[in-house]
Amino acid sequence: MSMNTIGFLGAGNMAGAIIKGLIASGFEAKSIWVFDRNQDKRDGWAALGLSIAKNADDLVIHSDALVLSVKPQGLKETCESIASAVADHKPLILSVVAAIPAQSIAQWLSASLPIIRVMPNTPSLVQAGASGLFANNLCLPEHKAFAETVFRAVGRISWVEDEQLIHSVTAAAGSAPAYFFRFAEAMSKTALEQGLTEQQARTLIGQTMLGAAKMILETNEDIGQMRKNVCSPNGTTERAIFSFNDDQIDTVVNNAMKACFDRSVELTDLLSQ
Ligand SMILES: NC(=O)C1=CN([C@@H]2O[C@H](COP(=O)(O)OP(=O)(O)OC[C@H]3O[C@@H](n4cnc5c(N)ncnc54)[C@H](OP(=O)(O)O)[C@@H]3O)[C@@H](O)[C@H]2O)C=CC1
Ligand SMILES: O=C(O)[C@@H]1CCC=N1
Repeated sequence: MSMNTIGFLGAGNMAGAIIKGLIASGFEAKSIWVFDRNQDKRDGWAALGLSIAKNADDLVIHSDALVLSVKPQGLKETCESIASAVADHKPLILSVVAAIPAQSIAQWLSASLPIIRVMPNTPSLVQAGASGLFANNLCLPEHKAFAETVFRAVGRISWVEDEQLIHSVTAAAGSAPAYFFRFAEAMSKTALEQGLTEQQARTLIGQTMLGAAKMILETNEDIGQMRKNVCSPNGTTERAIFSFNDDQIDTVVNNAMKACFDRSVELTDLLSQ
């Protein structure tokens, strides 16, 4: 099995982040194929040197691995439209689509195929993505190895054995950049009120998030202990942490992640038939 080309069916926000991350990590642009139904997006990718398919079937024909990257609501129709090309060409199917089980994808493609579900996130753009992966039972080690090559090139990965855990990955990683952006938006607003400029706030808050994230990933220190290390007794940080606790931060975060998880389950129920 040779894996030389990867194709993206639907090239919007998520596929775009992966594609740009892959190019930055040294993937040859010409080996990345794209088909998006919007001409402006196709033109944009062509300008970056990618290979542009004439249509979805043409993309399947040129892809050793095919990434399904359309919205969940459009996946059934999209899969049915390429079923015959997939049956002929048999690419490895990688789906980044939220909520849709591998079994539904196989059914809509009318084929028993190796399928790998991936729940990536947009920091893939800067090769700092976090992707959870699940392989169906037809995947061979080389299929998993290929998926690892692609998603390791744009960040860190974690396999899950139980497909249901993709809902949890969505709540913890796929959707989670937005939580941190929301937090940064709130911090920036206050930083401006406290006298910093927008640029100062962006630099200081962004670098602080990056630094805290690097400490989580690169040291073995307990996260709670790292928090405590910033808090001098009766100092400034302690007051901020007391304020978060008074405002029930655990409940706020728990509610948000549960809402995310529950919507993922709901989308599965709504869209997987
Ligand atoms: N955005 C994110 O952070 C993440 C997204 N995902 C998943 O990635 C998938 C894509 O999301 P996202 O990139 O945000 O969505 P976008 O809408 O940005 O991108 C999807 C693109 O696919 C196009 N498209 C739809 N149907 C077809 C088709 N049949 N043939 C060709 N092109 C088509 C869309 O066109 P049009 O606009 O005309 O519909 C659009 O340009 C979703 O399933 C989502 O669950 C997963 C993890 C994170
Ligand atoms: O919001 C969504 O539904 C997608 C899935 C994960 C991130 N974005």
